[in-house]
Amino acid sequence: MPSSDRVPPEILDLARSARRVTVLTGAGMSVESGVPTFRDAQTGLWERFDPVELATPEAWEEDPAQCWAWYAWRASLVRGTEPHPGHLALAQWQARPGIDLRISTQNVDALHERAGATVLAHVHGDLFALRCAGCGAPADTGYPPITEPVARLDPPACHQCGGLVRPGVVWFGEALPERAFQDSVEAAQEADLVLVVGTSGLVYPAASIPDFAGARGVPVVEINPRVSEVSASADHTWRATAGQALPALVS
Ligand SMILES: CC(C)NC(=O)[C@H](Cc1c[nH]c2ccccc12)NC(=O)[C@H](CCCC/N=C(/NCCC(=O)O)S[C@H]1O[C@H](COP(=O)(O)OP(=O)(O)OC[C@H]2O[C@@H](n3cnc4c(N)ncnc43)[C@H](O)[C@@H]2O)[C@@H](O)[C@H]1O)NC(=O)OCc1ccccc1
Ligand SMILES: [Zn+2]
Repeated sequence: MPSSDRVPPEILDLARSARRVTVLTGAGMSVESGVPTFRDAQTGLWERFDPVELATPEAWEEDPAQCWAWYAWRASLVRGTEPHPGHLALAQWQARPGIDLRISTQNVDALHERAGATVLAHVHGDLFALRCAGCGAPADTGYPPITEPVARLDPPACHQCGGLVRPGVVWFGEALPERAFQDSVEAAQEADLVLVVGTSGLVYPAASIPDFAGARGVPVVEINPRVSEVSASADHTWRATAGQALPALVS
């Protein structure tokens, strides 16, 4: 059982005394569940696939079948994973009486929800929230189950207008869901403690959210086994994984 004695004492004090906690998570939060990050050496998705080719509106216009195939593969990969003790620890902490814990995630994998947590904001959208690229109507077609990446797969057609159904994620060059970003900034500003878990802090405007907390004097704690763009502005950094740190922090 991970014990709190491995938690840096100044971080344990902050966590114990906080009533309003805002947690910002990135791809590192889901690594221990088997979902690859984007930028980690060798294992990162962007090491193997070109984001410009696959995660932009232009790529979709250019070749929707290539994009759809890639997202269908990622959806199958994510469906084959389970939340890990870090996800469960956040859900447990959120359920504690007197605790107002808000989660804002850049992840599109729904693992926080599958761990029983309520997510305030999916700032980069949700892989499983499909919609028509034409009329915007929600689509319940789902993804075909595929195990290996395939080059191309035709997206399903929209029931309303016959347009192509696309993943509900935010592509590079697309605006973030308005409410999601604003709610995340407010949650960061109004917190007693902000935890930043498993993000490189390279993608904007999501990467600016911790700064809104810092500007209000809210303590920012980074949990990441490696140095990131967040490290310099964090008040405390804990070089640990999400799966190790969060259960110890919550126990
Ligand atoms: C790359 C970067 C330079 N580019 C951007 O930021 C761009 C452009 C830009 C805008 N403003 C800027 C300012 C400066 C520079 C550039 C920009 N931003 C945009 O395009 C945004 C939209 C960005 C959203 C892109 N979509 C994603 N995902 C969904 C899709 C999909 O999933 O396919 S971003 C994608 O990368 C994000 C960031 O990555 P991280 O989560 O941080 O993951 P990463 O792999 O980088 O790092 C993992 C970390 O985990 C750590 N780790 C590893 N293992 C563990 C472990 N076990 N435990 C804990 N931590 C761990 C590692 O050490 C590491 O630090 C992910 O969250 C993921 O969502 N849109 C927009 O600006 O629109 C404008 C606009 C405004 C109005 C109207 C019209 C347009
Ligand atoms: Zn449509």
